[in-house]
Amino acid sequence: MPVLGTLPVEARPEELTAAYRPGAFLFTSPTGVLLAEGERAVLGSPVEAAGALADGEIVVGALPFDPAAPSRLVVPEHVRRSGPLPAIARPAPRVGARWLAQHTDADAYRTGVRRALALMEAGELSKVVLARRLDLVAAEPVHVLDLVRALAARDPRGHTFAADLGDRTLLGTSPELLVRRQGRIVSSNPLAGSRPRSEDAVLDGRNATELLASAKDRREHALVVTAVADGLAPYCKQLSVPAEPELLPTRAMWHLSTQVSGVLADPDTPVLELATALHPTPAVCGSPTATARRVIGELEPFDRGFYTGVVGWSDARGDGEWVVTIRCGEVRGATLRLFAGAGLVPGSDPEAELAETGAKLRTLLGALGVEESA
Ligand SMILES: C=C(O[C@H]1C=CC=C(C(=O)O)[C@@H]1O)C(=O)O
Repeated sequence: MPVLGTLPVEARPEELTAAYRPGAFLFTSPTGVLLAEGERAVLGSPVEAAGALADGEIVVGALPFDPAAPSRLVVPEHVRRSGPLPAIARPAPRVGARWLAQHTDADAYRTGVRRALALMEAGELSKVVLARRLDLVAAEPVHVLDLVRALAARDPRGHTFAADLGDRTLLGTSPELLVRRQGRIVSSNPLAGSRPRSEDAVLDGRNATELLASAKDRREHALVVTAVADGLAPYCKQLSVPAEPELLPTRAMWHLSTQVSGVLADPDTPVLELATALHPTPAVCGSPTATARRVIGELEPFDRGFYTGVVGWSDARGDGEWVVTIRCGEVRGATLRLFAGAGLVPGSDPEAELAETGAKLRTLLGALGVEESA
């Protein structure tokens, strides 16, 4: 009956990250690195997970975008933890794949954005997040460990994750904390509103300033903050929601960010219950949620699966961390399928939104040393 909070800090963070092997579960965050190995049970839903947690188990894994679809949650055999990775980016290992092909859906994406904007003009919804895919094919199986280590080294303040999905590995570095629970304290870090980073310091600074001043991005952001605050309020006796967003940099992007924190009214509310109450926020779906979900189903020519779901861990006390499954991809043998989306509100421009998804794809493409061609 392991209780995560009481486990000693056992290893150096870099060692733990390097000890990951496909099939295991890795999760890095500002609170530490968690490596879970072996499968004592595979659970298909948060309800099943709640049963295992009530029996004193730890649960790790991923929930899909569609809350009605099967989850991939695991009760591991062993869990090791360490402190957090150093906050400074380190040289990343080279992912030595020879890439043969890239398949982009850029044209279909432009069309989808135009149709979504028309629906918004007709007053059907105020925000929808539309996503696209990029498939890469390598000459040999993708080296998952090198890719995970490169992601963690390049973005040490992000949440790098790798989760086994049975026939493939879900991996990425999410900047967006859906919810963390540490005792009575809950935290969430809704993000929405984005600009690309640039190696040119002047352009980089200009992008950040422009983002902070953008009324369109602030509207897009506010919808997510309101949804998170409304979702947490019934569970909290105190809730702090800053009135103004701040800037959050990742290796590839600038985001508008709000740090929400609260104190639980009932200290027994488990983190997974909070995560399922919040998911999906308008950072990945839209507003109103049900209409946005329907529009996504109609306009996106693929099933999101675990992309824009939730990935993380919970312990038996109810503590844990769950992040939004973005800046991610799925590796299956020699193929790598990447996902990226952008929040659309009235006034969004199809070319700018396409460019934004391209910039978001660079979280993984940068770690691979690959340029996106469209
Ligand atoms: C849906 C994604 O990002 C979301 C999170 C932060 C900023 C976003 C934006 O500005 O559009 C998106 O809502 C993605 O990376 O695929």
